[in-house]
This record gives sequence, C-alpha cells and structure tokens, in this order.
Amino acid sequence: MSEFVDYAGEELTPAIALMLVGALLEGVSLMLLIPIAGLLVHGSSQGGGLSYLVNFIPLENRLGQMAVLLGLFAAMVAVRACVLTLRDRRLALLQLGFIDQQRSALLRELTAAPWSFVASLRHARVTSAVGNEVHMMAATAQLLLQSIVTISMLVAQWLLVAFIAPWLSLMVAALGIIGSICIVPALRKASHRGFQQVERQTAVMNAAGQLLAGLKLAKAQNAEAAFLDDFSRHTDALTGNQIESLRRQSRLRVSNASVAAVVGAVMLLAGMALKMPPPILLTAIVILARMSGPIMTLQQNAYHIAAMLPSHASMSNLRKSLRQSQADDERASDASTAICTIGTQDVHYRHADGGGVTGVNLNLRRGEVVGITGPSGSGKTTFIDLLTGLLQPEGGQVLVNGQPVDASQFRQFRDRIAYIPQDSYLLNDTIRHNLAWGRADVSEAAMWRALEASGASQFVGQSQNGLDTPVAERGSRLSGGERQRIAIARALLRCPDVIILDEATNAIDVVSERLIIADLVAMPSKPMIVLVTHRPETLRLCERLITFEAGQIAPEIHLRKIGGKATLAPDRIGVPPFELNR
Ligand SMILES: Nc1ncnc2c1ncn2[C@@H]1O[C@H](COP(=O)(O)OP(=O)(O)OP(=O)(O)O)[C@@H](O)[C@H]1O
Repeated sequence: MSEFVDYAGEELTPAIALMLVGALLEGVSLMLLIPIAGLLVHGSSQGGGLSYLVNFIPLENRLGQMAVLLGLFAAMVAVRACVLTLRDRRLALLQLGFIDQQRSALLRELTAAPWSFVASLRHARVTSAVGNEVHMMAATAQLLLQSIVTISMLVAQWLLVAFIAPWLSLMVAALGIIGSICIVPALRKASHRGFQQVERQTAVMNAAGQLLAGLKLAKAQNAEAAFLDDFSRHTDALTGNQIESLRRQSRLRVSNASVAAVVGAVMLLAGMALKMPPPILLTAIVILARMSGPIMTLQQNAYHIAAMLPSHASMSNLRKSLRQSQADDERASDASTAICTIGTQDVHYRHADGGGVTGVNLNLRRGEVVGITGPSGSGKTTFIDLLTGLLQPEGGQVLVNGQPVDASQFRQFRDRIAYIPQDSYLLNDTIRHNLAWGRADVSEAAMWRALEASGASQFVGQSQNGLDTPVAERGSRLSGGERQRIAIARALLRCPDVIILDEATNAIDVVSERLIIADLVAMPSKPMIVLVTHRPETLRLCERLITFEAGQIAPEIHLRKIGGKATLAPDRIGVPPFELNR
C-alpha cells in the first residue's frame, strides 16, 4: 500500500476526495429515508434526521411532498453514482499506472543487475513476476483502496445509525468486532494457499517454457507425452489450489449470508423491544441492510488480500535482491574508452558447483587473432565472461589498457566489445531492426557493408523484403548459419575494438567461416579477434592459441606469421596451414 501511495503521490488526493464525497452523499441520501418513511407511516414527517426538510416543501398534500422527497432522493442517488464513476475511473487509471511502474522497475533492476546474479535466476521466476505477480500486487493495492472506501462508507452509515438509534449501533459495532476475530483463521489459511499459489504458478511457467523450448526435439523422438505429463502435473496442482480457494470463499459467503439474516432479525426484535418509533426503526433496518453488502465485500477483500500478499512478498524479494546485487554497477560511467589491451592477472573464479578458472594470466592486444580452445567444461566461457566484465573475479584482477578494472569501471569499455555467443540471439523483428538493435544512427549502406562482411548480403538481398524481412521468434525463419551471420553483422556495426566469437561460427561451413574471419582481420580498425572454438580449421586462422584444461591455461602456443599473415603450425592443429587472405 505504501508503494502504491508513493506511486500515486498527489493523484491520490482527488481520488480520496471523491471517496469521501461518495460516502457523504450516501449518508445524506440515507438520511432522506427518515422523512420519506415518516410520510409513509404517519402521513407526516416525524422522527428527526432530515424530517424538517418537509417544512420547506411549498406543498400541502402528502403525495406532493412525497414526490418532492423521492425526487430529491433520486437526484442524490444519481449524483452519487456519477461521483462513484469518477472515483472508480481515477482508481483504475492509478492501478494500471502502478502495474506499469512496477513492471518497468523490475525490468530496469533486472537489466542493471550483474550477469552472475541474473544467470542464477530461474527464467520462470522472472516471467511469473512480470506476468502474474505484478497484477496480483496491483489487485491487492486496489482491494486495499476499495476496502478503505468501503470502510469509509460503513463508518458513515454506522454514524447515521448511531445518530438515530444508538443502541442498535452499539450492537452492530460489537458484532463487527466479533466477526473480525472469527475470520482470522480463514485469513491465515488463505495466506498459506497464496504462498503455494506463487510456487505453483512459477512451476507452470517453467514447464511451459521447457515445453516450448524442447517441443521440436520431443516431436522428433515421440516424447510429447512425457512433456504433457509434466505440464499437466503442475497445472493440476495449480488448479487444485485455486478450486480449494474458491470452495472456501463460497463457504464464507454462505455463512456470511446466514449470519446477516440472523443479525437483521435480532436487530428488528431489539428495535421493537426498545420501542423505537417505526420510521426510525425502518430507516435503521434499511441502513443496516445496506451495510451488510459492504461488510461481506470487506470480508471477501480481506480474504483475497491475504491470498495475494504472498505474490507481493515474492515480487518484493526479487526486486530487493536485484537492487542489492546491482549496488556496484550503479556507479558505472557511460563514457566509452578505446581498448588497446585486455588481460588477466592471476584471475580466479568458481561457480556455485565448483567449476570455473584458476590462476589465469594473459595479455591480449588489439590487432591479434587469438584462438581459445580446450575440452568441454574446461573454463573457456567462464574466462570470456571474466574478460568482458560479465563476471567479477573472486581473486586476481582484469586489466584493460594495463589498468585494473572493477565492475563499476567496466561499463565504459562495453561499447568497444562485441561478444557473439553460440546461440545467436535475434529479436522477433526484421533484419533491419536486428542490425540496428539499440542504435538509431545506423545507415542502410553500413548495414549492407556489415552483411557483406558476414557473408549474409546474398541471402538478405535475395529475400523478397530485403532488410525488412522478419526473422520470427528467436530467428526461427532463418537457418542456424544465417542467424549467426546476422549476429556477426550486428556486432560489426558497433565498430568494436574487441570481437569475441564464442563458437559463434559453428553453424557456418568452414570455407565461409574462413572468409568471414578474413574480413574481420582486414577491418581497418584492426580489432582484437578472440575465437573460442573446437574446430581445428578455425584455430588455424589464429596467431596465438590458448588452451584451457580443467580451468587452467596449458602452455601457450605462439604461432609463426607468414608474410604478415597469421597461420598455425600444422603439427599442433593437425591440418595444413593456409594464409588469411581471400
Ligand atoms: N552458471 C554456472 N553455474 C554453475 N556452474 C557453471 C556455470 N557456468 C559454468 N559452470 C561450470 O563451470 C565449468 C566451466 O564451464 P565453462 O562454460 O566455462 O566451460 P567451457 O570450456 O566454455 O565449456 P564448453 O566448451 O562446453 O562450452 C563447468 O564445469 C561448468 O559446469
């Protein structure tokens, strides 16, 4: 609620004013019932409240007076309806804005968090927060506001009853307190189910994500049933929880309705026993009857809030941990600084399960073509993540231009590094949009030059819509090699000082790959090119070969150069050398 109030700021004042005006109009229209009931029962206005209003009506006959009072009552109801509509519209706008703000804040914090933290998050945890929890949070805030409105209405109505029938109002207050105490165990159970709901929703999201990611493979292996079983298990658990919650709510509604009927009867009898004048008793009963609806709404709201607060807790915890993890990155500068050398000094990093790199000492220079190889799991990607500042070393340091850099200083070099991973990420958009990702200043001529260098110009040129060809979700309309070429072209458009290809050409045939790398080497800016690969043909294109073994660097191989062009010693790679020219 406090987050909602912070968000709404001054916007909340008119909404609260409308709530109060609504409550006031409710009270006034109910007070009008006393002279109406007086005219109906006695033929004259008796019994206090607004009865004196009848004296101002310049009509003698009872029917005329009744018509004026009823007209006044109807006008009051209509004005109140307009006020309530305005109030609800304002509250709805605030709620939508709040959802938007919370979602944007979460995504901002997510993008600002260090990679090591983001990599440890379950994707379903984030999608559940963005998709479900943020809505639950906003709904909770709205229910709380609604409850405040309802309570203000109830207080207005109770004051009216207190004004016209003090004993009845005391009985109502006592019953209200008893009812609130009785509902506490139900709220505890609702909260418990709310926590289960958050876990089960996340599990369903996770299962849906896995199903989509693995459906092609599952179809190819007739394994769809296993996926469906897993998915159904999670959805059954979620649905079971929701059904149980609905069952409990309907039980609560039945008991509420029964209690309300008994309370109404007791009030009527008590009023008669207290010898209250019929117009007063009638009006008090009408007011009490009108109070029963909001009281039930209040109980239902309390139940829903108890069930939804765990979503809020889950979202808040996620945001809190994201904020804590980004403390260092926040101090980052946005200035871009050229990279001449990048290296590591006795760098050490261990992942949670023990894998990683130890004692890595390297210095890579701009203009070099460096090959990084080694068995699977030997630490190549971990090393690259350290080199690009995505991971922070637990020991030793990363040096850029000979100076140690920490997380807060790394950002200034990010624009100068192009990292292309094995699974080239493409947006579900056109080739043009993918090439210009995050930049507004890329010309069409530059795009074609980059496509030419990555060997993609031919297939893009032949597509019916050229640069405006959509690539579909994660580039699924393109082949693996085409996706990689687009990703390389996008990286080249950033004119980087360092280009890192982490198995990023493994879907491209060897001859084309050689041509692409030759183009990278021939770039006038002479970037540092780091090729992480298992392919001997690719390693032959490098000047230096760094081999990782169990997280450490094996003795480095420096390769000879032939006529200024890089080649590899054939005996170390197992394939004859060739020159890096086209
Ligand atoms: N996010 C992570 N959480 C936990 N352990 C990890 C994580 N990433 C990597 N590891 C572990 O660290 C070790 C090194 O992994 P890394 O990805 O650096 O190897 P690699 O040489 O790049 O392997 P490959 O050639 O198969 O890509 C492995 O044992 C791996 O299981």
